[in-house]
Amino acid sequence: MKAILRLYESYRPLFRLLPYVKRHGWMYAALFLILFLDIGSSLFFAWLIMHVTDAAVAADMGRLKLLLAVGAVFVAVSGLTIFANSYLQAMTVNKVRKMLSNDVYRHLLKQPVRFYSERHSGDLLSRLTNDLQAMENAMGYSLLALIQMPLMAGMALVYLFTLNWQLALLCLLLGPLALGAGSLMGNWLRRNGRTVQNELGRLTGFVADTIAGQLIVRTFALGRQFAERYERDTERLYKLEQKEAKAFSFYRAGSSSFGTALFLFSLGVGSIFIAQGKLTVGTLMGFVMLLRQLVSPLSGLSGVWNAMQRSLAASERIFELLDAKPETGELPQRTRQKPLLEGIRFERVSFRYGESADSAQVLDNCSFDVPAGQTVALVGPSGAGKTTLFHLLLGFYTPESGYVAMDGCDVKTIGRSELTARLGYVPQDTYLFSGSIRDNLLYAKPEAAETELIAAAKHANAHDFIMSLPEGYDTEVGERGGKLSGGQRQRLAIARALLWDAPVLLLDEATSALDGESEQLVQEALARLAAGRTTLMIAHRLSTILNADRIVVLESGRVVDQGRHAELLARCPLYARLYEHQFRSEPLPEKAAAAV
Ligand SMILES: Nc1ncnc2c1ncn2[C@@H]1O[C@H](COP(=O)(O)OP(=O)(O)OP(=O)(O)O)[C@@H](O)[C@H]1O
Repeated sequence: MKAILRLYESYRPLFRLLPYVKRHGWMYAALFLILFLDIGSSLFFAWLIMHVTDAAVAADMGRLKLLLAVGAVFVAVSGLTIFANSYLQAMTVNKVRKMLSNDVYRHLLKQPVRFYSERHSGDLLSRLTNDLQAMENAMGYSLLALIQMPLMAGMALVYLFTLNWQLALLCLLLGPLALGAGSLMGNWLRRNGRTVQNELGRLTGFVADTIAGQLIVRTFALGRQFAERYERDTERLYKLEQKEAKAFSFYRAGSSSFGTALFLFSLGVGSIFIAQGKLTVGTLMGFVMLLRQLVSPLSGLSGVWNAMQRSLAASERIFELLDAKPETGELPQRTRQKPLLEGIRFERVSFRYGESADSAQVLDNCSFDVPAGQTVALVGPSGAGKTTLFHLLLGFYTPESGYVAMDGCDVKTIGRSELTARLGYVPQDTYLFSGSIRDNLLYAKPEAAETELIAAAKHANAHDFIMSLPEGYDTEVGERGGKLSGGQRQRLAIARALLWDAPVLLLDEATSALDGESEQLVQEALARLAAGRTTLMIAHRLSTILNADRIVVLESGRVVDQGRHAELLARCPLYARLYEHQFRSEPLPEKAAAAV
């Protein structure tokens, strides 16, 4: 029973492919038909050889001519079958792979933020590329061959029995030996295949890290160290592949020798039968031909087996992704914005990132309001939990206890599309997608007219720098916006948020110092963006906290105090300390200075 369960577990990925096979039912049906044609033609060929030989031995020229003419037709039909088989197989595999790849990609987009923070992007990438490619055999050639070969062997065996049962029985006794060795080999190959695919995933992750962190690799002179690590990893991969090649070569040599021995054995015994007058020369020829059809599937099975085990290992990794529980059923899409009427409430919110009870408590019983139309600034030492509060409001994570509400409605119960429609988020580090400036702006509002795009860019103080670039709005920003300066990227992010036009703005002020002029342009743009919206911001500038309607002071995940600047300065020692160290040194615009 255990063995059956284990066998089922090993081939589970294959069963999981069934829905995809079903969706291309007619193609697989056609392939099955061709498969039977192929088996039929192999048997027919043995029959033909048998009769041609007997006709030749009997010097029956009339019969010989007829049989050779039939043979010529057979060659043409078999050529056509091979073409149809190969073309249809490639088409089916490509279609199934395309469908599976679309499903995996969509599934990735539905995953919660936690899914991404727990996995390496390189490994995910490797699954979508290497593993999907390696799955090919499980969808096409090996899958069909694994059905065809035993069928072929079975039919050949039946035919062999009709030709000469004594000889067939002798050959059959040796068959189970080949199958037993094959099954042992298969298990080993699959385990090794899984390790190879995992190693490939790790290697892709390392390469992705090297490329993304190229500047750090250079500044810390990590070149040699990284090259050595890469070589160690590829060496490990090479050894695994060599191990597989060695085992496979042994198996191949064994099965091939077994086939030849069986061939010689039947030829020897058959010759004795001919001498005894129990067999014609033609029948022995036909027998030996058929024996090839019996043995070659058995020995060929090893190659197919090998490819199939690699494929199954890759399939396991793909289905592992598809098994990850999605956050939403449907992919979120842009919906109509709804205004914020009352405001946002954080009510006794506690949270930890890890799911176990011993992971660090990041937020502890936090309560505060962000009334509609007001600006609330979050201040606190590094690691106090400011960004985490954003993550909870954005619905990236759910509080362990307490809730975050928008107009009295728990954000947990608001659909993803509606929630994101009401929130505009400008993070510290702006992420720009590869493509032009225009493409990046249009992500926020695909239907925006050119005039609207320009107006948003002007409001964000970005239009002038965009126009000074050689290709204006069509300038490529490079990977992650690498061809633009920090201030330019920030202003594009602000233009994007202006186009998104959500009633609530989440703003994580950049800590990185920009030069005076750039800083002023960004600040002006931010002020325009915040005007008329409810704003929750992580503040790093004195001018920001002075302009806020309320300041919430956080320390180690707790709300220590909240109020306006002057009140807090008078009664909250932590705030006074933060003011002293973080904000005070900053030069103030004249208007704000007067308010201190
Ligand atoms: N994805 C994560 N998984 C596990 N722990 C995390 C994760 N993100 C943040 N943390 C931890 O949560 C705590 C609060 O982090 P958070 O980013 O909210 O602080 P912050 O106040 O925004 O800090 P900073 O001002 O430095 O950005 C930190 O101790 C941090 O290590």
